[in-house]
Amino acid sequence: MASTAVVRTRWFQRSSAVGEDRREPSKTPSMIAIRWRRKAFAIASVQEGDTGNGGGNNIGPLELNTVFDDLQPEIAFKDTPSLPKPLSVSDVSGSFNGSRLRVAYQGLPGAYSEAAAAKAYPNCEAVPCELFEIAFDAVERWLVERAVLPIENSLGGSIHRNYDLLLHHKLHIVGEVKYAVRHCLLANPGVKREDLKRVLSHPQALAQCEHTLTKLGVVREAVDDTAGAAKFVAVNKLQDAGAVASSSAAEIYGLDILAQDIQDDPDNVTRFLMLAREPIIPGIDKPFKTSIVFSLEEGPGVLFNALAVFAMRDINLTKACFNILYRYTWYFDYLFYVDFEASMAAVNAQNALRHLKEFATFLRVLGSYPMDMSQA
Ligand SMILES: O=C(O)C(=O)C[C@]1(C(=O)O)C=C[C@@H](O)C=C1
Repeated sequence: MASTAVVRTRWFQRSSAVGEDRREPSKTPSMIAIRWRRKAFAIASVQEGDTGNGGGNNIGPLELNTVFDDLQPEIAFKDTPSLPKPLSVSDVSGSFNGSRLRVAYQGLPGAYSEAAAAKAYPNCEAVPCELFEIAFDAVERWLVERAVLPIENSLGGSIHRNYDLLLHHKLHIVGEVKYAVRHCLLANPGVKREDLKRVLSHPQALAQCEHTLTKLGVVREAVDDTAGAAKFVAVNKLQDAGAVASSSAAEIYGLDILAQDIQDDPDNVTRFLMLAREPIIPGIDKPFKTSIVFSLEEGPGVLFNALAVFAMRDINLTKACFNILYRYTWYFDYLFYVDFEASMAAVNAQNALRHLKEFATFLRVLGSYPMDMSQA
């Protein structure tokens, strides 16, 4: 019993540590800069008091505006006089009115992440962001209450880049939602399938439509999100290019739907995580899932031993994947991400983590949250 209490304390200690770090929106937010690194994936988190004035590494945010808005900003979209503009780093001084839950997502209106946010929080105000980093930052700065993050897809597998984001930020997973992703082939009115030489979309979406696109014989062009692809095709009135995106993106940007359900698998599902500043208090009244990340010493059987802490307590794993942490001399160090079917309020889960902690070189609980048992 004593050891159980220790683990429980650790779990809540971590929660309160985050609570202490809670930041009110900065009084001089326009002075704050985020150091973005395009290639290296390490995100330098904004430090208290970091004014970011003239830092040598400060290359500014990645701007989708340079791709989309600078080209032909004058186009008017059907029935959408005032689409929300994605948050950019310069928007951090803004605050939102109203009492609806504000949920940040990466992409433009019509992106699947927006639909996932609406499924998870039906009356929320979905806030588009240019980048995932901005969505995370918006939560950390109290501009929004939640962020949604696509984490895995039934066709494409784990979205490793987003696992890294979970590690580099202090947000907690507070829920999950499965969303059935049904892709459409979109083009400007009058453009036919045989006119298409290239198709733009998010890389995940392009990969999910591999067979259809191969049959079409088009060149694939990757952009940041599916709705952004649709907007780009519409804004530039492209006659030789289409987009893979949702039917709502077709509606918003005034494109025709040339084909529906073009994903390789009709049951194409993406799982999204809901993220918040504070963890939720884990319960045992309904099925919970817990997500953790850990690293291990080099050596034979270490991963076997790590997974055995769950097996010996009859705890089911729903997911296990790994990312490379960094290269150390001639071998790589790995971060293991595991989801297991138990709440952190359950004694067997606490014991399993206490056991894992005995030999893990690093262990963090990313969240303990209700499982999405619904049909996608
Ligand atoms: O581009 C979008 O519309 C997104 O919401 C992103 C995203 C992803 O990252 O996987 C979400 C769901 C689909 O799997 C395709 C793309």
